[in-house]
Amino acid sequence: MAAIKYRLIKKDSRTNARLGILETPHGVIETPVFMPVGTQATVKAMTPEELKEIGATIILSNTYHLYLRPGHKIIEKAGGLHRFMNWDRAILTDSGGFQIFSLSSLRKIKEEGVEFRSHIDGSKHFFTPEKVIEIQNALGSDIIMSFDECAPYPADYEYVKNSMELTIKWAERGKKAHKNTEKQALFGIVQGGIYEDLRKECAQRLVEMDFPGYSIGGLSVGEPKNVMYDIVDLTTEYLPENKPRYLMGVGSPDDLIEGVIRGVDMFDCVLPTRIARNGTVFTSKGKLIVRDAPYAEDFSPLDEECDCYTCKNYSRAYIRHLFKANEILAARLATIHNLYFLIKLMERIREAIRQDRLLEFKKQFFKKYGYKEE
Ligand SMILES: CNc1nc2cc(C(N)=O)ccc2[nH]1
Repeated sequence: MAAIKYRLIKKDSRTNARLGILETPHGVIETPVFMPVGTQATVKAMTPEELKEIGATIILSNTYHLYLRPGHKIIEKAGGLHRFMNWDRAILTDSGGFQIFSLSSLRKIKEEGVEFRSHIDGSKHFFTPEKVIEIQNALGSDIIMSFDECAPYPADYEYVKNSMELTIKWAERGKKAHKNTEKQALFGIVQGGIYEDLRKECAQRLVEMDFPGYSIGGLSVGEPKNVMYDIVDLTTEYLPENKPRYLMGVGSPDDLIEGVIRGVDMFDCVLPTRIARNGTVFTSKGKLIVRDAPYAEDFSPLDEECDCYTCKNYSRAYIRHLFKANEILAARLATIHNLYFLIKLMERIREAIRQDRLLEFKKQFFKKYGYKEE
C-alpha cells in the first residue's frame, strides 16, 4: 500500500489546472494546496493550533536545518517530527539539496555526494542520496524529497546537463535506499534549468522510475517569471496526470494562480511568513507595508475583505504601532493574516476550478490586486 493516494477530481476545461484530493497518513489534503514553511520544526510565529485554525493541511520542514540542529536522531527519539513539534497533520520535508547550495559554504560536489560546511558552526558534513533518505526516514515526514542539485540561474547548458544527470543518478540511489514506502512517499525532483530538452529528458527518466509524486525544482532562483511559467508548462506535459506535481519555492499570489493554470498541485514559499515579519502584508488590493506612516491613524483592518483573526480584531494603526515598538505580536498578527490570505486564495482557486471559471477568477483577482495580465 503506498503512503499517499492522489485522486484527480476535475480538470479545468480551458487550462491545465486540476482539482484533486491527496490522502496521506496524516490527513486528507485538497489540491491545489499552499504549504506554509516550517524550516526549523516551527512555522515562525505560529502555534500548530493557529495553523489548523487558518486551514493549513500540510507544512514543509527542512532536512538540512533539522539535521544540523537539533539533529535527526533527537527528533527520532522524540517519536518523529510530528510528535516533536505537536503537528498531527501532513509534513513534507525537502532533501537539503537546495539549502546546501543556498546556505552553506565550502561545497564540494562529487558523484558520491556533497561535502559542505554548516552555516551554523562551520563544521564539515557529507550528504549522499542515501544519507538524506535516512534523515527523512528518521524525521517521519509523510512526503520526502530525493537528493538533487538545484543548478544556479543563469547556468550554461553543459553545467545544467551534468547537474541534471547527477540528479537522476541520485534519484535512483535514493529510491533504492528508501524502505519506508508505506508511510513516506518519495518524490523525484525534475531539474534541467531553463533548457527544454533537459527538462523533458529529466521528467521522462524520473517517470520511468515511477515515483508517487514529482517536484519541479531549479526554479524561482532568479529567472524571469515568464521563463519560470514556460518551464512549468513544459515540464508538467511530461508528468503523469494521476500523480501530484509540486513546484518548489513558489510563491506569490500571481505565481500560485499561474502555476495552478499550468498544472501544479502543491506549492511552498517562505514569502508570506518572511514579509509578514518585516511588516508587509497581502491584501485583495495588493501588498501593503503596514509599518509605514500613512497607517498611523488608519483604524480599518489590514484587508476589508479578509475574515482572519487579525482582520476581525485589530486595526492597521494598532499593528503598525506593534511593528514600530518591535513587539512580538506584530509578527504573529501579520503572519496569521498572510498565511490565511494564501490558504484562502487556494480555496477560492479550487472553487473556481469546480465551477469552471478559473480564468475569470484570475482576471478579477489580478485586476483588483493590481497585477498586469500575462
Ligand atoms: C525560493 N525558490 C526556491 N527554488 C527552489 C528549488 C529547489 C530545488 N530542489 O530545486 C528547492 C527549493 C527551492 N526554493
